[in-house]
Amino acid sequence: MNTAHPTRTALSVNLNKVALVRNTRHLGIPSVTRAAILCLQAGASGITVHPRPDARHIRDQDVRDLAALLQDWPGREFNVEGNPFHNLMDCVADLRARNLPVHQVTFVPDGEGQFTSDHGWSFPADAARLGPLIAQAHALGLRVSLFMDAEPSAMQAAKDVGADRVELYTEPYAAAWGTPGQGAQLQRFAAAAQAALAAGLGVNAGHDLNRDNLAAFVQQVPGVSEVSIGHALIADALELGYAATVEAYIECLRVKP
Ligand SMILES: CC(=O)[C@@H](O)[C@H](O)COP(=O)(O)O
Ligand SMILES: NCC(=O)COP(=O)(O)O
Repeated sequence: MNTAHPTRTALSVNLNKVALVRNTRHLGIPSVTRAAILCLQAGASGITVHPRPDARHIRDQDVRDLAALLQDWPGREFNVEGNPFHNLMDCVADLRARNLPVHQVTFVPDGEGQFTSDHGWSFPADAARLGPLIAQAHALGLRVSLFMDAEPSAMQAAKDVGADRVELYTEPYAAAWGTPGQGAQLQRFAAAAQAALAAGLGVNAGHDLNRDNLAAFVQQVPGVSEVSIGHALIADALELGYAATVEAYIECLRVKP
């Protein structure tokens, strides 16, 4: 692995799409835990999953298996995403009851059966109902990140409701990458990240990040602690293999002088 320049942003590999392929047969391949091991061996900082209520990809047993696996990888993080009003809280409470590790929950306001995540929480509308669930996650010892649109004015409200971090929903940036609108999107995300940092929040980012758009994002958006990347990374891994793919994404995250 190239260690010439450090990374300031952790890479968490989202394994949803490995499970999606696995679930089309009853053979257990491709293996989600094997994918996790190969990504962690290649230097990934953590693993992300988003067990949806319809179990189309990640299932509860995958979450338990991955948590058990991460016990053998100290310093690597397990991030579980989902809607806390659906299945997420029972899922992570079950892990903690089994004394299995989970480091971060990312609350995402998806509907049941939603095609993919496409928006963040709304403030003040969601504040009152989120507060008790954030407190519940904290009582389980979990860091709480809220999936948010890149709206600077919403960041203080996310802090006020008790969040530790926000995950900026990056699809609008990814859609604008390589178009005349790219610069404006980067400015918008940089402003949102600055507002989050000023409010005392950590900043994560994710959705449709890829090997083309990732480097510019982390170079121009300040203070990004973690990116979670799944769809494009797993697509790349089909061509390059997990190890070369993870190393390529880490290269995008390296701090260039
Ligand atoms: C929250 C987010 O942007 C992604 O994690 C999303 O969860 C991906 O989910 P799918 O893999 O089901 O599209
Ligand atoms: N939180 C975003 C994530 O985990 C992966 O999103 P994507 O790369 O699959 O779009």
